[in-house]
Amino acid sequence: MELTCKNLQIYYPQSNTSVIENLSFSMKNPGFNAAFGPSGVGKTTFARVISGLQAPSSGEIETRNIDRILYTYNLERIPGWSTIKMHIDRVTDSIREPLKQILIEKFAMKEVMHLRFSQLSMGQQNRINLIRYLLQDFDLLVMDESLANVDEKLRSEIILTVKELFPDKMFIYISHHLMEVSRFCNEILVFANPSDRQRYTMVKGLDYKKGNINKPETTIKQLLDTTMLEIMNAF
Ligand SMILES: Nc1ncnc2c1ncn2[C@@H]1O[C@H](COP(=O)(O)OP(=O)(O)OP(=O)(O)O)[C@@H](O)[C@H]1O
Repeated sequence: MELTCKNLQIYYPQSNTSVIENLSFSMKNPGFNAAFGPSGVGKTTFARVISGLQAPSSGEIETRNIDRILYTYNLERIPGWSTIKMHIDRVTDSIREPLKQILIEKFAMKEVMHLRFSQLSMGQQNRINLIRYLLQDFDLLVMDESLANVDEKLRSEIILTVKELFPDKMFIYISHHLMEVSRFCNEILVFANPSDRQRYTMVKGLDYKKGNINKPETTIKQLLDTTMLEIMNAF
């Protein structure tokens, strides 16, 4: 499984500057990867382009063993004329029923499934929206701030659960949480600030998974500090 971008350039017709310039990188293998960088640098634009929702101005995007790419973002809304349980039941293939139950449980949504979307908190809305996508067919899921408004403890639990349940899928996680991205992601594409557009750096994260956190706490802290510093220096 591989996603490769070669000399990607993206600009909006209304603007006279590029949002993305000469971006080349490759992400290999299934797992949790990330796109990280300052606000307004172009992460959403990049995510929409690799998901096929927007065409690049130039450059190439190549995939190997990735046929279906889905993009989900935190402000997405789902229809409000039925309860979220009815909606999720309706869009879920019966073969994924056990997965659905696990996701509802692990995402702490069990108690609110009888409510309508508009009656949920923002964090609950984001969680049910993510569940909806995880129940679809995909090889690569781009999660654009999908866990915004969810507390840190539950976010960690959700990320570890997704990594455990979908070991063969690739994820690109967009988040502003430096420690979270450093701790849980493998390949981290760091965008420098908007005034330095041609600078993109790939940083290796700790890639925590359930059951493989067996290093002493002091070593983990040192590794995490090093990764976070590397990302900050790449800004
Ligand atoms: N439809 C559009 N038309 C013109 N310019 C746009 C459009 N969408 C985004 N931009 C511009 O592209 C730049 C990058 O925006 P983008 O949303 O990709 O950044 P981002 O890194 O995802 O930001 P954030 O972290 O704040 O969500 C911004 O300067 C923004 O104003």
